[in-house]
Amino acid sequence: MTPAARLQAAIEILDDILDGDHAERALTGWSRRSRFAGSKDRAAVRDHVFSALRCRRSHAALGGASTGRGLMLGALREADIDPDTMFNGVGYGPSELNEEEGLTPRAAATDAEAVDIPEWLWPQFSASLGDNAKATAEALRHRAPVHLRVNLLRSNTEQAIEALANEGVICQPHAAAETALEVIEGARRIRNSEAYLSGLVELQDAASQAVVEALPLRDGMKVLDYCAGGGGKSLAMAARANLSLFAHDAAPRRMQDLPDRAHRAGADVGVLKPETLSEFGPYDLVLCDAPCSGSGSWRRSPEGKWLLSAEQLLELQETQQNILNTAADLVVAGGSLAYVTCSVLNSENTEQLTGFMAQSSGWKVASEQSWQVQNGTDGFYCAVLTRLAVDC
Ligand SMILES: C[S@@+](CC[C@H](N)C(=O)[O-])C[C@H]1O[C@@H](n2cnc3c(N)ncnc32)[C@H](O)[C@@H]1O
Repeated sequence: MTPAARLQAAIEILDDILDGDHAERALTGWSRRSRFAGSKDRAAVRDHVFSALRCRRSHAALGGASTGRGLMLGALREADIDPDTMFNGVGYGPSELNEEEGLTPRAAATDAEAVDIPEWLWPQFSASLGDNAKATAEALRHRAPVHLRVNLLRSNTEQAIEALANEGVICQPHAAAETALEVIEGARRIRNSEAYLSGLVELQDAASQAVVEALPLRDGMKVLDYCAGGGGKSLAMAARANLSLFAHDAAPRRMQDLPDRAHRAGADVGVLKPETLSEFGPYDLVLCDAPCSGSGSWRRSPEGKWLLSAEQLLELQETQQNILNTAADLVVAGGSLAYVTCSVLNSENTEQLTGFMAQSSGWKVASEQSWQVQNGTDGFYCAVLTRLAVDC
């Protein structure tokens, strides 16, 4: 496919997404219909689509319309590429610009539009991040780096780097966590590499790994991953200490791949049904990696940025409070409760901690940390609370 034909494919896929289709489904649908497209074409089209979704507001302003054409036109203008070199109807590319599209683009009307944050969220976003608000929003406009976690049950950093390099995946250690690697070259080879398939490494953001390093894990502890999802943090915990480890999720289906992933990683994780939680408890540590806005990982899932509403954010906060209250009851006296989100918003982070501490007795804050997107990881928050041995 020519570069212009890839652009036209992205325009059509974006139009489907703007009409309500899910990004992955729209991309898969196009791939199925486009047998002529090679792997490089598919990767390039995917990059166009995800980049447009990350910069949806600012590119629509630059392109004069919130349509596939408008977004891709805005992308070219931001990259200082003359649109006529692509929008010329040659080689299955987009048709020529009409008169309106050819007009000088308008400047962003607000700060939020310029940095691609929904208008309703900007006051809260900027209050949460203070002087870092624009840098964070700007970082969220760009593609996320690819990070791997070295599985200490199977390997160490040096061995993993060497094994990956032998398969064309070039990595370097990432400062955020002892186990974290940043992929410099060959990211598309990871999933088929022997190093990945044999469990030497897992795909996991460096801050997600750093969160697990911040947990007070020791050999012999009984640990519950209360919001386990696909089990990324369960597996990272299993590699840090010899634990009696259990995973739970309100949507058990999300944990369906966990037994296979655990087997590949050489980890032992018991998957629990909600009704058996207290039967296996109390636990020395309960990790609540709570459902949240995902604002710290909008580089990876840019659709979430535009789908989130004020009402949904309030609902999420209520769920977070309920999770904290329920999970707290499962912690043994002297044990720990860890509250984690991949959000950068105070309403989901510090304010949840303050709210919990104000209405609960017998807890003390052992640590509170956050990781910032502009420092090269996803945005994460982690508070670890200790249950005092005697309520006071
Ligand atoms: C941020 S994701 C977890 C990601 C996972 N820990 C990982 O590292 O891959 C949050 C999870 O919380 C689950 N969840 C939502 N509401 C819940 C609740 N009330 N109790 C327990 N889990 C819940 C969701 O199904 C989702 O899988």
